Amino acid sequence: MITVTNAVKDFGDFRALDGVSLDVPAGSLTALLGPSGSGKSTLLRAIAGLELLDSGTIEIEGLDVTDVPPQRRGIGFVFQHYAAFRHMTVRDNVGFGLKIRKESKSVIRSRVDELLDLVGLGGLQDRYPAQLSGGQRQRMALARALAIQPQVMLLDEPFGALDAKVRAELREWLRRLHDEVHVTTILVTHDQEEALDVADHIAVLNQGRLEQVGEPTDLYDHPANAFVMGFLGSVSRLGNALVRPQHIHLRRIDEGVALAHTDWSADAVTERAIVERVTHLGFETRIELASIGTGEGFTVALTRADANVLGLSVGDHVLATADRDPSTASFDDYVI
Ligand SMILES: Nc1ncnc2c1ncn2[C@@H]1O[C@H](COP(=O)(O)OP(=O)(O)OP(=O)(O)O)[C@@H](O)[C@H]1O
Repeated sequence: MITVTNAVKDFGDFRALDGVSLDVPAGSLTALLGPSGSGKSTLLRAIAGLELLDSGTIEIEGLDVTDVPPQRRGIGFVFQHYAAFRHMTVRDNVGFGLKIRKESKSVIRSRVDELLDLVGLGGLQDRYPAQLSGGQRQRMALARALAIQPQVMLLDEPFGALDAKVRAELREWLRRLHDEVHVTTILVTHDQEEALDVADHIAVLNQGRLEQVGEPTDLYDHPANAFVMGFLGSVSRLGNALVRPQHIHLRRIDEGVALAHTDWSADAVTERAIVERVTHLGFETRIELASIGTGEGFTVALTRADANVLGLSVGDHVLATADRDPSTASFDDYVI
């Protein structure tokens, strides 16, 4: 367990961390998610000891490490651009931390072989970093960080510099690796899809403050506020509410029918709207609409089958309705 309590960090007169308190469960893979500049890296670096807090405390496994230097915190750190020793083989790079700790040659050799198999680089021991792909280099970085058997792994956008396909592969690989080694891991990312894909806990940061922390489905289904809702998944503004595009139902209406433009009751929000665009995206159909009352645009996501039944085309008039879900206690927070 990592416990951060009331962490404050100022850079000059800019407050990068503004009283962050966070528990990271032992053995979890927790993502720190937030927009650029929200303080994710600062928080990670503070946990690593690379940044000293102005106030607040950090505990790792019950031990107050606030004033403990980085090398004595039992931490493995992987950055976006891994600084490999270019003149050393993969074997020597991965074994470096063990050599510093004066482990015997045979221990280093067997541990490095084991780790390289674990990260899928078995057989590449004698290559040099320049002879690896970007994805392989990041996996080598993970192996090197794991070599010292850290209590905690801190990953700062470890796949950020790689292309989308390799990124997606490495995410899946990281998930599986974590299932095997169970080291408490914190991953910094600004990519909500990456966080939802990989993490079992997500902490959402915004302007140096923690907005919400919880399991991915919890955050998605019960976001604490409009920021979290908008950051984790798509959002449409329907009338006076923010709702998921797939939670809006459409009913075709006759253009001439006399109906109120809107109905924002306690149970549901209804807007009369006109279809502006229909896009088929695989199994999903996205309908872009404009409210007749306010002119404001919003998007609805339908399954292809439902869209076919409705058979909507540009210019059609519809009633768009979303339930105010009573189980979502904080729904009123979304009302603008
Ligand atoms: N050493 C520093 N000196 C001055 N300001 C800093 C320093 N380090 C970070 N900051 C500022 O603190 C804020 C938070 O930075 P941080 O790197 O933690 O954000 P982030 O959420 O990780 O963003 P990104 O996703 O862009 O890396 C930013 O506005 C940044 O400019």
